[in-house]
Formats: sequence, structure tokens, C-alpha cells
Amino acid sequence: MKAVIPIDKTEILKRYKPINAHTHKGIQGHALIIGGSYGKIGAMTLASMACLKTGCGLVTVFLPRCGYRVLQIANPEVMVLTDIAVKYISKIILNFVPQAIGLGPGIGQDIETHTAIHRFIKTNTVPLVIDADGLNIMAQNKDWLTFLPKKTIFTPHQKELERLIGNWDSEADKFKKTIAFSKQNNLILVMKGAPTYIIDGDAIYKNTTGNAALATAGTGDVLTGMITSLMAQSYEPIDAAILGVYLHGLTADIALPETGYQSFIASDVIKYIGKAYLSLEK
Ligand SMILES: NC(=O)C1=CN([C@@H]2O[C@H](COP(=O)(O)OP(=O)(O)OC[C@H]3O[C@@H](n4cnc5c(N)ncnc54)[C@H](OP(=O)(O)O)[C@@H]3O)[C@@H](O)[C@H]2O)[C@@H](O)CC1
Ligand SMILES: Nc1ncnc2c1ncn2[C@@H]1O[C@H](COP(=O)(O)OP(=O)(O)O)[C@@H](O)[C@H]1O
Ligand SMILES: [Mg+2]
Repeated sequence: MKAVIPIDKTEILKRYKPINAHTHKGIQGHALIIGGSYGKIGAMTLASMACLKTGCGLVTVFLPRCGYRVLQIANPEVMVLTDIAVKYISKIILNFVPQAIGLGPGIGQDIETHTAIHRFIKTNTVPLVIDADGLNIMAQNKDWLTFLPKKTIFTPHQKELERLIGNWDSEADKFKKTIAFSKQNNLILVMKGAPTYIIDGDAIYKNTTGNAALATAGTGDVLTGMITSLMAQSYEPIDAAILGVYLHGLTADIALPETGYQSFIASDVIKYIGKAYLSLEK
């Protein structure tokens, strides 16, 4: 196994690209987040707002019709496309080509959603981040992995990882299996946890930011929005994963003296993204 590379400020400053004064929203990238189902539209409001606040110029969501008003009211800066179905995603139809796509927050596991994802990934060539039930659906259909663009980013928590790679009998075995999965399918795995590791073939990165305040509903959905945003801003997938994970953890470190562990929620990650970015300029 290769040496583990710490994701610290030195590593981040090698990859971080400050904003050009002459940029405009078109240059900053257009990201798309696909997901949501009845009762889990919140995952989409969180992911799409995190996406915008991480710096991409335009964000569109694709969600079931029941999410339309919720999204427009909660996040007026975000544009909305809706499925024909009311409560779940059944057929993904887009009217533009985004620079990056985040797939899965709150998407659920309706059988029609399986079919919609299958059809979508068969033709999609846009850089992709897959999370949550998007991962659970891929885990049940491993032969679909060949359709994914190379260096697609998977962001599983422990349970989702297990569904993808099977059980492990030790930490070393978990890494061995995750590395094999990454190499076999040419994917980047963000192994969420405390701490989070990123696996890109044989390369292993270990995050140095974040704390137990992040153990709250929706923080993973927020991370998906952040990484998708960075990919839409033309970061290479591995750089987007590394910078996204680092900034996400940093929000909790900066917020902690003000919020404490217990009262920190996923919206606070979004609230502190600005301060996390500013700390890179110091
Ligand atoms: N507001 C909204 O709309 C929200 C919507 N959301 C959406 O809900 C959907 C379901 O997502 P989900 O992750 O809750 O369900 P699921 O994959 O069954 O995992 C749960 C089980 O996995 C385990 N587990 C989890 N983390 C672990 C860890 N770090 N380390 C170890 N184990 C861990 C744990 O198992 P246990 O330990 O209890 O055996 C737990 O019971 C998804 O689409 C998501 O986007 C949510 O994001 C919330 C906010
Ligand atoms: N104790 C902890 N310390 C550091 N980070 C944590 C801790 N618990 C959870 N996290 C982070 O919070 C996020 C949770 O993601 P996830 O389980 O997908 O949540 P959700 O599906 O509710 O959005 C991950 O980025 C994970 O690394
Ligand atoms: Mg999650």
C-alpha cells in the first residue's frame, strides 16, 4: 500500500484556484443536481444551496414534481427542472448540458428510479458525483458501472461502502477492497467517516478537518453539492474531491466555538463555507 497523503492546507494550496476578477457566471460553471423523492426534498435543497455557495455560477436541480415549489421557495437562486412523476424520479430529461452532475441525494429506490438511472448513465458523458441511494442503486446493478465516465466520484458512508464492496474483516481489508474497486472501475471513492479517506486507485488521501458536529442529517448531501460545484468549476475530479472534503470539514471546525457539537446542522456547513474559503487566503 502507498503512503497515505494528509489533506492539509499545504496539499490544498497546491490545488486551490482563486477567483479571477474578470470571471462571470457562465465561466464559473453550471452544475446539475439530480435527486429527491417524496419526504426527501430537503436533501436537494441542501445539496443545491451548498453547490451554489461553493462557487459555481449556475445551479439547476432535477427532481420529482412534488419538490418544485419547495425548491423555488427555499432556494430562489437555484433553477428547477421536474420529472413527469410527482413523488419520485422516473425519466431524466434535460434541456442543457451541465459541466458536472451530482446524482442521488434523497432519490429513493423506487423501481422506476432504477430504470431512470440506467437510461441516464448509458448516454451521459458529463463528469459525475454519485451519492446516497444513487450508490445503493449502483450496488444492486454492478454491471452498470462500466457506463460511468472515468474518475466518477462515489461518496459512500460506511454502510453504502459495504453495499458496494461487500463485508470486510479488518481496516486493512476494507482499504484493500476499496482500492481494488476503485482500480477495477476507474472510480474515485470518498470513504466518508471520521476521518474521511479518498481513494484514487493506489493513492490514499486522509482528511485532517472535520469533527463530530458533522454527525447530523444532511451533511453528506451538502458534501455532494460542494464536490459537484468544484467539478463544474473545472477542477479535476480528484482535486474536487480533496478540496470539497477539506472545506466541508473546515466549516465544522470554524463553527464549533460558536455552535458547539450538538446544535450544528447541515445548513451550518453551508453557512460557514465562506469562512472556510477565506481561511485559505490567510
Ligand atoms: N433532509 C433530507 O431530505 C435528508 C435525506 N437523506 C437521504 O435519505 C436517504 C437515506 O440515507 P441514509 O444514509 O440515512 O440511509 P442508509 O443508506 O440506509 O444509511 C443509514 C444506515 O447506515 C449506517 N450508517 C450511516 N452512516 C454511517 C457511518 N458513518 N458509519 C457507520 N454506519 C453508518 C447506519 O446503520 P446502523 O449503524 O444503524 O446499522 C444507518 O442506520 C438518502 O437518499 C439521503 O440522501 C439523508 O441524507 C438525511 C436528510
Ligand atoms: N464523527 C464525525 N467526525 C467527522 N465527520 C463526520 C462524523 N460523523 C459524520 N461525519 C461526516 O458527515 C458526513 C455524513 O454524511 P452522510 O452519512 O452521507 O449523511 P447524510 O446522508 O445524512 O447527508 C460525512 O461527510 C462524514 O464524514
Ligand atoms: Mg448520505
